[in-house]
Amino acid sequence: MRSAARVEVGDLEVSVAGQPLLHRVDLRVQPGQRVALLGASGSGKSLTVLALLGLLGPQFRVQGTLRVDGRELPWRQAPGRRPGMAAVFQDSQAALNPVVRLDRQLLPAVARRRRTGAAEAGRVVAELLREVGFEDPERILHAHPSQLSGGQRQRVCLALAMAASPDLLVADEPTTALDMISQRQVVEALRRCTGPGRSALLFITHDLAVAADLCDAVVVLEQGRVVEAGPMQQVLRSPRAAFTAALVAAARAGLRPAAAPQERNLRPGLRPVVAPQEPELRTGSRPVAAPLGAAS
Ligand SMILES: Nc1ncnc2c1ncn2[C@@H]1O[C@H](COP(=O)(O)OP(=O)(O)OP(=O)(O)O)[C@@H](O)[C@H]1O
Repeated sequence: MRSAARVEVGDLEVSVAGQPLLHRVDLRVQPGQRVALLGASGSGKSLTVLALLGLLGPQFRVQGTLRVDGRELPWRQAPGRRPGMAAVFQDSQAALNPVVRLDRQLLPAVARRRRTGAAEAGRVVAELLREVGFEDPERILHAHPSQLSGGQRQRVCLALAMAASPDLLVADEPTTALDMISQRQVVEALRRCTGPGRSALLFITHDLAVAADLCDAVVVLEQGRVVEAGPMQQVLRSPRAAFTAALVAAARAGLRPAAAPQERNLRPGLRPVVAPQEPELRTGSRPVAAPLGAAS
């Protein structure tokens, strides 16, 4: 597992047709660190991430520096993955072919990424699926993506992303479209896959409560500018930007009576997400009886 790269974005500026969209964005992710990139809709989170991943289209003008372990990388690169980085996005449906069984999608992809044969790829895929919370990987591998819930699909995408043993995993709003239970499962899977001694995480979200549950540092964007950056605890305690203060207040307002800060590492006053529980296996839009991950 590679886990030693420091990723630094300096003075990132992005514009399109002469219109500036990002203004001198600075971002640092240390090895094994989990950093939340937070901001309202349209604040520039996706543009930042796409620039980092080398995925911005030619219509965008990109300036600034990108360094991985002190080595400067170009903003644009030949098609393909940025070395040392992997990503999961909000739309897990688009990432997987809905009509092809998962084993036929995952095994070749993992064999390619690990440069290994079919038997070893099968072992690795099973291990990755367990790591993202599936107790019965075989059952998942024999399903089609359309039979899985959104949260399950997202965890499959995460397993695939982790097959490359990235230095940095970029997770662009992976929990946004999910219910609370699925959200919790994805967050737990991200927690298991990243952290000290493992891949670093850049977690893009507009949900401060989820970010606080998972990340130890935060960068807040507003209208294409970084308005706050620092350790999560410190920012929660004393936000400097009015926008961040409003986010903290909104997260605290979501507090439910049963909320208990002592539940794992939840920050004081921020709402917890509910206990994990496996959602059902679907056929088409109709749930079937046996939950995935249960013994078959
Ligand atoms: N191709 C484009 N042409 C012009 N403006 C764009 C383009 N893509 C993004 N923008 C603008 O850049 C700004 C930042 O967009 P971005 O998608 O990065 O925001 P975001 O924080 O990821 O929002 P969301 O949470 O809704 O995904 C927005 O004002 C958006 O309208």
